[in-house]
Amino acid sequence: STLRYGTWRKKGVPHLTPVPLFGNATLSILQREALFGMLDRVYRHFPGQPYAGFYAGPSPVLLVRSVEAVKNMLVKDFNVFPNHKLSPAPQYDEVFSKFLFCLPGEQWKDVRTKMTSAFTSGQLKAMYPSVKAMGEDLVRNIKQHRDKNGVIPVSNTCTRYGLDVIARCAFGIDGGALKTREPSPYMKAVGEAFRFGVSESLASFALLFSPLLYHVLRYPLLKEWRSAIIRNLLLQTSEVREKAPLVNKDIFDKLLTLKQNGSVSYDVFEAQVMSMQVAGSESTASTVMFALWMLARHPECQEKLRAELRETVGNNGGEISYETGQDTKYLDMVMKETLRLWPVMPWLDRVATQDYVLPDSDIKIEKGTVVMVPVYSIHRDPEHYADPDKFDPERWAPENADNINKLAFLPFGTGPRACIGLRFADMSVKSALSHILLNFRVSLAADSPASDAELQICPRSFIITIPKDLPLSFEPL
Ligand code: HEM
Repeated sequence: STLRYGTWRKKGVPHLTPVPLFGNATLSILQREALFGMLDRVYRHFPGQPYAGFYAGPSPVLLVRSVEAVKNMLVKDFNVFPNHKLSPAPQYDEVFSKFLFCLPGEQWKDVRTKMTSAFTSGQLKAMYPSVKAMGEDLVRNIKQHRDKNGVIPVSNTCTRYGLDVIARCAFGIDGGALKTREPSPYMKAVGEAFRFGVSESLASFALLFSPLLYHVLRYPLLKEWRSAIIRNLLLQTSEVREKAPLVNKDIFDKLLTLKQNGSVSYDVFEAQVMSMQVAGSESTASTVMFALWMLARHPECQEKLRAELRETVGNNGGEISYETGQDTKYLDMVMKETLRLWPVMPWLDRVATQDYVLPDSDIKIEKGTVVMVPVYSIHRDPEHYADPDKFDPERWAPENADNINKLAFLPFGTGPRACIGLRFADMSVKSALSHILLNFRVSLAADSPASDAELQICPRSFIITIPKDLPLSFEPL
């Protein structure tokens, strides 16, 4: 396999020198360095280059450095790169392979087109009362569970919020995670079904970078017994819902309608309900958590945001509404700045479905080549953002935002395969922040990490997660 280590040299692509077997990914393969950390090292090594090559184990991987190249591959030449490489073979991973994220080509297009109707403005507004109720549960949960110093483990609390929102809107049930201190049955089921342990992490690595190892391992990312836990829950919910007339009031109803009118098979319906949980819950939770941490570290930004929220909500008879999230400009700036510094999904992947000549070059990459977009690194590149490690929501103010290249901001990906839940996520993150900030002043606790460098990141996880909880102090207002 090390024969392929000549690939980037022969093609004239700037690249890192690999070591046998591990390529440039030794620490990631040993689960000592997060994948985005490895991509960041390659990114920083080749300033000014549109592309850089590296080897993940035996595989040559192309890192897309310039935003023009990102646009070419993810938008303009989407037909060459329509699929994620992180897409398992149906015979090894029956349910997971049907997740929207994993479906290839025409199958993906068909399901994506049908599912889009679950995310229209009308749908979002119809779901807002449920999301708002979860915001109120969140406030109650924090009030009840503050310790004697007012401290809350924020990651756990936000995880419960993410779970309840997705349970209610996409799964059609009350997740009950914010209502108790103990893990609720839904929370337990999801925790067991979608656990991402050492084996899953290695299997994903193989899936992304070593087809040979993947076929040897044949390790499903969602084992049959795990998906069965969720399937059983889902059968109960569908039964209850199917007895009542469907009113299309949430994502679950929309999916059930697609199943009932024969637009999608039962398998595809079931996989999409599960996929909403996997894609939507922890991503929403982490974004709320990171926003709270940044606002605790920047009290002046927090006060400014609270003042704006009070004004917007005051003009609405004291009620937080769907429009609060749309009308509070500074809230939008804070959310963007949080997602810039902490893009939960810190890289994007695609695979070439045919040979492709890199634009403005004579370099040809072969069908099957994995390309990766280092979102985290682009977001923290001084070429795109002045003083990039600084939390500065003002850079998103209308008078400044024109200076930012839209393609240098990719927390939800871009092109036809961008996040389908973007606006739902926007609504639920903003609703959580509005509820919290109108009820509490949030500050760093004695043992909170106080800088980026102090935050431990989980090296095993593909998204940005933290291995220890993040304590923050909540003072009721
Ligand atoms: C702040 C929260 C979220 C972030 C940062 C996020 C980020 C992303 C990213 C980066 C992608 C890949 C895009 C690409 O490759 O170009 C993605 C895909 C996806 N996301 Fe999200 N997401 C969030 C919330 C949600 C929510 C709430 C849902 C559902 C309710 C959701 C459902 C999905 C699905 C189904 C896909 C696959 C889309 C496809 O392949 O067509 N996401 N998300």
